[in-house]
Amino acid sequence: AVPDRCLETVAAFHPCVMTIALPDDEYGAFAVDAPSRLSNALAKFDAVGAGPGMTTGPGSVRIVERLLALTSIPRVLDADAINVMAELDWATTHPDQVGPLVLTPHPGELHRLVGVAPKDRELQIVASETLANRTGAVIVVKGGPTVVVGPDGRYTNTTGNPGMATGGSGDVLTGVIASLLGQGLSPWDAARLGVWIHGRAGDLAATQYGQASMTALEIVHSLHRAF
Ligand SMILES: NC(=O)C1=CN([C@@H]2O[C@H](COP(=O)(O)OP(=O)(O)OC[C@H]3O[C@@H](n4cnc5c(N)ncnc54)[C@H](OP(=O)(O)O)[C@@H]3O)[C@@H](O)[C@H]2O)[C@@H](O)CC1
Ligand SMILES: Nc1ncnc2c1ncn2[C@@H]1O[C@H](COP(=O)(O)OP(=O)(O)O)[C@@H](O)[C@H]1O
Ligand SMILES: [Mg+2]
Repeated sequence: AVPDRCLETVAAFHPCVMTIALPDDEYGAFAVDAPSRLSNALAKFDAVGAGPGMTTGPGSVRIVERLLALTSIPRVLDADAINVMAELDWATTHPDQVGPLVLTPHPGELHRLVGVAPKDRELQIVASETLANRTGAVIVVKGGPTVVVGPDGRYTNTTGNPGMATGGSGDVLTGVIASLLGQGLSPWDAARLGVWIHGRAGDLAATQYGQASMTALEIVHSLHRAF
């Protein structure tokens, strides 16, 4: 589901991608009436992933509010969806029941969400654990290594490499976790398996292309071997 004027670009990316055009604003971002058009479609999905590249404009704020209220559907929220949550002060204003929810912040986004700077990684992880315990959400604390925290504990991932520090690598993870949620895995299982598979695909891409030369697309193209 993309702003109308992005539709042809996204649809042309791969012939198997199915698209939904939502109203856009004068900047080409989601318009404020975008979520009302999304509502009918949302009811039939098994899982939702959102955030990368969506901007934090007024239409995105409305969409994120809608997705946060959609507590019956498993969701993975990343990038600008997390930036919007930070603007909404979600970490202190969240409702009692947030439903099945995975958050995948990088250290900068986590800073905005919980107010702890990236220079103290352990403090960022502890703040994420506190938020996870309070809300029931699973939080993927990205890095080398990535740590997944949730009400069921803390998991430290064993795959991945610095060649993955390139634009779009995290977006790939959002897609992998969304797919696993859609296949019926719990947020805790989808997040842990997702970061492992994603890192393994990154390691396979590095073997083939080298850490300096690999891009996020090579991670995508290595996923089948990782699975
Ligand atoms: N293909 C596309 O179109 C893509 C589009 N995307 C979209 O691009 C937009 C910008 O997103 P972004 O992540 O580039 O910038 P942003 O959120 O301002 O973060 C920078 C801040 O975070 C920090 N920081 C980050 N990593 C860190 C680390 N490991 N360790 C420590 N600090 C770290 C960093 O700190 P600094 O390095 O400056 O010290 C800085 O403060 C956004 O709209 C997104 O949706 C993306 O999803 C990518 C693919
Ligand atoms: N040194 C590293 N070791 C392991 N994984 C890394 C390393 N650097 C980056 N990554 C992984 O790459 C991904 C980067 O995600 P993110 O910062 O959201 O990128 P983007 O928003 O550009 O897609 C994360 O999954 C992170 O764990
Ligand atoms: Mg990201």
